Amino acid sequence: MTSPNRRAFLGRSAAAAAGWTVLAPRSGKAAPADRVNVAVMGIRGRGGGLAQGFAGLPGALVTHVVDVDSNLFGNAVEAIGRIQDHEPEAVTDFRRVLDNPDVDALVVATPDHWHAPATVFACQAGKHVYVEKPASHTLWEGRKMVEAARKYDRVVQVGTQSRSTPHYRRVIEEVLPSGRIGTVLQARAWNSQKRPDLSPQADGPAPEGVDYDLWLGPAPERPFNPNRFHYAWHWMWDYGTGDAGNDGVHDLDIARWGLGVGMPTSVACTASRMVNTTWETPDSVFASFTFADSPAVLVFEQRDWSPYVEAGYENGVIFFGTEGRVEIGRSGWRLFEGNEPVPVESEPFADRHHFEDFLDAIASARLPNADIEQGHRSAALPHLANIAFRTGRGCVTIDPETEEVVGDTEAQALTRREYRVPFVIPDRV
Ligand SMILES: NC(=O)C1=CN([C@@H]2O[C@H](COP(=O)(O)OP(=O)(O)OC[C@H]3O[C@@H](n4cnc5c(N)ncnc54)[C@H](OP(=O)(O)O)[C@@H]3O)[C@@H](O)[C@H]2O)C=CC1
Ligand SMILES: O=C1CO[C@H](CO)[C@@H](O)[C@@H]1O
Repeated sequence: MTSPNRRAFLGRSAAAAAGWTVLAPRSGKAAPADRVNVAVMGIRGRGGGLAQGFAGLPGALVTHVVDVDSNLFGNAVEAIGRIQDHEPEAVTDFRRVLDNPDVDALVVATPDHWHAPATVFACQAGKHVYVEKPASHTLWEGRKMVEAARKYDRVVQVGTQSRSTPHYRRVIEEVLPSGRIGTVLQARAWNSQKRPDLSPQADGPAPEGVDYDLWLGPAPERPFNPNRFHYAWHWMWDYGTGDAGNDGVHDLDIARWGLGVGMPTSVACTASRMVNTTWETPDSVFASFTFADSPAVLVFEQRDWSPYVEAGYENGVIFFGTEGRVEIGRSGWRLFEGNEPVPVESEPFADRHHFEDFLDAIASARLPNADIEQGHRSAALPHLANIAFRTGRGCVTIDPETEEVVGDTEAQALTRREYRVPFVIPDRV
């Protein structure tokens, strides 16, 4: 990130040259030159919230909503129009917004198998990207995302919003480095949910109004089945990464951030389908990770059959130091010196900080709080635990420099996927 020239960084000169309409400023919105025009891709679940969040910020205008399901457009356009006093255009194929020089940034809230192709293609088209977690669907494509961000000098923020949340920043940037709990030697992250199993469903036609071919995108062609569609896709390897890659990656990212470590060197994983037997992905994961740059160990537990509360949080992290510990979750944090609790203060969790950080990173041509390099490394943790499960090895060793599995061709093969033409990420982005 080098360019201090905001207009050049946004690429608006190209817009003017091409004769595209630059939208007039709306009430409460910054002037066009100081505003980021955003297209949101995938608006059913998380994308709806992201679109409304960006629409509510003075520094952004949601110019497009993009979804393969045209049934979603009416309500989304109206809701966003009410928030920002400007109705976005609805588009089925995201490649149309990549062709539009008026669009500065793409927000990707699709299923995981689309994250990397959409991000790489968007960077190639000169767009900044906010991509939901997990950053990638495979280890290899995460590295391609980093390469694309750097080559095209684009801001790529991953949707691990804790990275912009004040109490997480305070603990990880001030409390842990201060030595108040001594040397941190272990982080234990957990994520517990009650997730329903699926009842078997026959293949059949995709719902009216859905472009199923575009939904599949880079994934293998196969008949439509409801158990591989809305939200259920999380538990199918062609599209999802299991709950470790879904909700668990938030806690894994916080743990890795707090330990200050990079790519892991080994992963030991015991995982299984204990209750949700129709899933392809595990509903129970116990994994431990070691790193080349620290003696500290990261331990992770995922349970999808009961929302247990531990240390006050369903999902959380404990940093264990030689002289105390910190327990942290979305609702707050606790500090213990030895075993003595020390009073601390916290602010409520809000996604807004992360959206604002993305806009500010674009404005000031700097790396965002959850830069794609960090998102890629954190996504590597569930990917490698999943590989240990899928191969039945229980343990995988990684070269942190090459990011390849050592001495195991079957495990290495699972670090990347075949892309269905034309949704192919090239070796050289
Ligand atoms: N950071 C956070 O706190 C959260 C992050 N997430 C992340 O957000 C992402 C989306 O999750 P979620 O909203 O629950 O999933 P959903 O399945 O509910 O929504 C995904 C949306 O993307 C659409 N879609 C699929 N392919 C395309 C495409 N090629 N172009 C445009 N739209 C497409 C889907 O279409 P259709 O309507 O036909 O299914 C759907 O509308 C996931 O990666 C998830 O991990 C989710 C929740 C919270
Ligand atoms: O990131 C996320 C936050 O919480 C949701 C509900 O458990 C998850 O599914 C989601 O992906």
